[in-house]
Amino acid sequence: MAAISPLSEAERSAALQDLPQWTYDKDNKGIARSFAFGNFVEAFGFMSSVALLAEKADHHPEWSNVYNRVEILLTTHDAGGLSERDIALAKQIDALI
Ligand SMILES: C[C@H](O)[C@H](O)[C@H]1CNC2=NC(N)=NC(=O)C2=N1
Repeated sequence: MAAISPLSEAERSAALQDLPQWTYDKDNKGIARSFAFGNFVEAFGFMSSVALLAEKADHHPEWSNVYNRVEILLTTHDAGGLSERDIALAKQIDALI
């Protein structure tokens, strides 16, 4: 996919207004959110849904799973930081919950 510019600080603040559960991770230049489910099967089902969204968007999360918890970090390597693609995927992920 073609290169894309990272969001400015002002654009980031504006975008995060719509994503109150996500926090900007300065070190990783991305946005992060933790999810907790009732058990592993629910967590993994959620991850499967996210994986389908990610593949469709050709935009993939950095994530980890421990039993019922899923940690997601969204950043755009092609932009060297946070981009509109991360914001769009975060909104799609939130819509699953
Ligand atoms: C070649 C391929 O389209 C790119 O590597 C895509 C794939 N998935 C991606 N995912 C994320 N999170 N950031 C990217 O820059 C990115 N780039």
